[in-house]
Amino acid sequence: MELVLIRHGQSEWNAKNLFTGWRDVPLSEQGIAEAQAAGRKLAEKGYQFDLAFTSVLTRAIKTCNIVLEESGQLWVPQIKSWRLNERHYGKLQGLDKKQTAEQYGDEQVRIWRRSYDTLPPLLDPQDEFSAHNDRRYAHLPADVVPDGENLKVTLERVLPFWHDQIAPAILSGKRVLVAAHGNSLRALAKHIEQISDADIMGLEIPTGQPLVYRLDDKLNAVEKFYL
Ligand SMILES: O=C(O)[C@@H](CO)OP(=O)(O)O
Repeated sequence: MELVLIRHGQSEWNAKNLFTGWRDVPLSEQGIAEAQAAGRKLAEKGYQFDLAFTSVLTRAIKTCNIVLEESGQLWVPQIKSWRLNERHYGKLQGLDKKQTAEQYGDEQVRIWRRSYDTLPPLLDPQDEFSAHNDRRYAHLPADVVPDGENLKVTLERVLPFWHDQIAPAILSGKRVLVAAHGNSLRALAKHIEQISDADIMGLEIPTGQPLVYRLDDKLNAVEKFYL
């Protein structure tokens, strides 16, 4: 069985080197081009999908739409879930990564960005950009809506979606595309590849490049490659 993951194309805040998290920012022109090229490449290689999953953030949804459109499959059903959102970066959201490193040190920023269980500074739930004040999460219990996440917490909210939605679709024979975010995909990769808490720190997922997993019947990765 195969599974195709793709991190959204470059966003405008990726281009400006800003922490993004749950802030809903658009794709940059480069990001749109990356998504278009990815869709064309998937079409050239004959990849067909029966179901697509994405987050509730514009950059991933647009990437999913563009990839499907460029491969002549915009009709494919899509399921959107907050559980595939990027890791919530708390108070760091909107801050310049370089300036943050100058203020707190490179090591602290490296830990905030890539450690498994260190939380970023938490966002005030009263903040205008808090997810508590965003209609798309209004259906969630207040204690489920994050004010900041690390990869461990991100994995804990991604995995139920994997077990309840994505894995059953794959096991039923559906060809699945997941268009999501750097850290929600790192969380999925950690699970699929059984990567250790220590080793996950070293995993990076580039924007806009289709990542293909060949899975065994237990949905463990037996092969992975970028198209
Ligand atoms: O800012 C973010 O939301 C993420 C992904 O763009 O950045 P990082 O790669 O530092 O986790």
